[in-house]
Amino acid sequence: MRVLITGTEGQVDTSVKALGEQLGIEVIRIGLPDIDLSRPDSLEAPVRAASPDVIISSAAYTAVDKAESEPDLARRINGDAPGELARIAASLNVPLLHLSTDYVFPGDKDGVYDEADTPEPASVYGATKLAGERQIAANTDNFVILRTAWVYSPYGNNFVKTMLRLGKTRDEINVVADQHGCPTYAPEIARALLTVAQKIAADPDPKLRGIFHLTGTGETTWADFAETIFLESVKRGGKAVKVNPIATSDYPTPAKRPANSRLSGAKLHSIYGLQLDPWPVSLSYCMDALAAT
Ligand SMILES: NC(=O)C1=CN([C@@H]2O[C@H](COP(=O)(O)OP(=O)(O)OC[C@H]3O[C@@H](n4cnc5c(N)ncnc54)[C@H](OP(=O)(O)O)[C@@H]3O)[C@@H](O)[C@H]2O)C=CC1
Ligand SMILES: Cc1cn([C@H]2C[C@H](O)[C@@H](COP(=O)(O)OP(=O)(O)O[C@H]3O[C@@H](C)C(=O)[C@@H](O)[C@H]3O)O2)c(=O)[nH]c1=O
Ligand SMILES: [Mg+2]
Repeated sequence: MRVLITGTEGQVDTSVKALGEQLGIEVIRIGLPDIDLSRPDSLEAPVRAASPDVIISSAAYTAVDKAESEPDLARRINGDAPGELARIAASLNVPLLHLSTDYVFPGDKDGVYDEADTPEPASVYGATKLAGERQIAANTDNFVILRTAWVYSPYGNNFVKTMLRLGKTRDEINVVADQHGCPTYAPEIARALLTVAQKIAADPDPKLRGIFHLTGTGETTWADFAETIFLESVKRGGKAVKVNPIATSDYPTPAKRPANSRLSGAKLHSIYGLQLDPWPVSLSYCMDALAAT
């Protein structure tokens, strides 16, 4: 199986490439300058040239706050480009796997969000990612959208690396304690993506297609996540840093984040038998990998 994935230095594309090497699956990454998602017409020729069996749409405009002041650019990258990839996938008769986000939800639900809940994004980033989901569904039936959340890894930029970087120069960090969600380890997303890719490349069953939620197991808050990061860091010889829990209102940002973005993984578990590790277990793997670098 030959897998084409968009993005070359991002968290998920790097993880998929690494896992493909372990499993003997050919993974081709394409990104800037060969393709530019802000110019969706740049996609068709390189994608066709790669002749993939499956296309994974991972690259995105992920700067949540900056998106508030660049809505048109974010919409081209997160909305139009996935739609164009879906059109190309349909014309090649191959499945499209795409990553979306917990930020499509408003965050005011009491319980965990499942796939039947109505998205209503509170941010430009969330709205443009929802536009991507809709453009995909309009252009092909042969798709799987995995909505994930709070992605971290040894690669790229993420909350774990930000905390460890800030901790080098500070003894205390204020972190919001009233946003609830679940961290997801990019190498585990890669495993889920390649499992799903192998199944849908071989099986036309419509039940395998559509939208699924995929996050680490369990739930936490950003403050509790940060505290656990520093506890794990201390175990590996890192510096102790105190995390002060604060309210979102005391940490103003351009983009509004959901107070509750917990996603239920029950559908993916029942249809694909996939379930990710409890988030503290995955975090310890990431901390091991970071300590080894
Ligand atoms: N990070 C998170 O917490 C979450 C992410 N997701 C979704 O998961 C997917 C993967 O996320 P993640 O791996 O963290 O993303 P990253 O931000 O780590 O990587 C994004 C990738 O997209 C590329 N990219 C950005 N703009 C363009 C462009 N105009 N043309 C071509 N490539 C471009 C970047 O390239 P370059 O570095 O050169 O700019 C980078 O390789 C995304 O679709 C995201 O929306 C969902 C939930 C949570
Ligand atoms: C750096 C920092 C952040 N925070 C808060 C801000 C925010 O509410 C929360 C997390 O910060 P981040 O900047 O990592 O959050 P953010 O970039 O919004 O993370 C999101 O990225 C996109 C791509 C997604 O799809 C989401 O699932 C989610 O992972 O922590 C603090 O309270 N203190 C701090 O020192
Ligand atoms: Mg961010």
